[in-house]
Amino acid sequence: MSKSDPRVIVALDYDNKDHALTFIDQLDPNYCKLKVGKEMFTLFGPDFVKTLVARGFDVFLDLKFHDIPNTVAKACKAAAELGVWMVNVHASGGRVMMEAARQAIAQSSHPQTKLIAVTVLTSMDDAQLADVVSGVTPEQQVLKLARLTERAGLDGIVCSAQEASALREQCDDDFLLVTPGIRPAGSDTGDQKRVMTPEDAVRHGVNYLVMGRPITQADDPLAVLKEVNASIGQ
Ligand SMILES: O=C(O)c1cc(=O)[nH]c(=O)n1[C@@H]1O[C@H](COP(=O)(O)O)[C@@H](O)[C@H]1O
Repeated sequence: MSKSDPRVIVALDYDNKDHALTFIDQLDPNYCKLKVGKEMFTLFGPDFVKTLVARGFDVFLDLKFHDIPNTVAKACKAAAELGVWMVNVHASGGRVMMEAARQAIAQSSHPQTKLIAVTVLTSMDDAQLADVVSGVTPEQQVLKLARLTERAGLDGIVCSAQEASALREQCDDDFLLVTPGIRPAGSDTGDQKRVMTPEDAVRHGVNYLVMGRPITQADDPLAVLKEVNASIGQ
């Protein structure tokens, strides 16, 4: 029997492996996917990722590669071969870099790993973006990088849910929109700037919702996860 395709990706930004595993022990791969980012990968390495894959979870290995094409291609191949569901690069690394990454995964021992590209980080607002690129709004920059990513043959992008409606008009239906910056109504936004609730994000056409602190720092993480799933009909 094939397992379900949960839309919530829990960002496991823990600095303690036991705390992370205690949380994961309460979960079922049908409730959520898991994201391992730079902190946990640096602390606990590929073995931690393999443990989660062995427990049946779809794992998004979020290392946001951004380097010359040859380096990124080799890194993406190594990441895919851990058996993960998804990996990512920065779209601003350019089309040649993204195509090299795509090709390297296709030739890896785990070619089904999805490859997406980060457009404009959800922690950036107009003023922060203006420090690095002038004359464009976050939405314009996201749309531009999404077009580049789609032409490079990737599976989708990381963006904020605030751009999802415009992206749904521009991109193919099967182009994946993966959105961090998801905050249930009333929860702390922290360093995230372009935020949206889970219900609104799904209504705007988002495929997968990345949620970290609102779940992992809750008194009862499992209860919050179940509430979010219920709110989006899962
Ligand atoms: O690629 C990502 O996952 C990502 C891209 C982005 O633009 N913004 C963003 O917050 N993220 C990640 O999504 C997670 C969000 O966590 P919370 O802000 O705690 O919900 C973090 O692990 C970030 O590294």
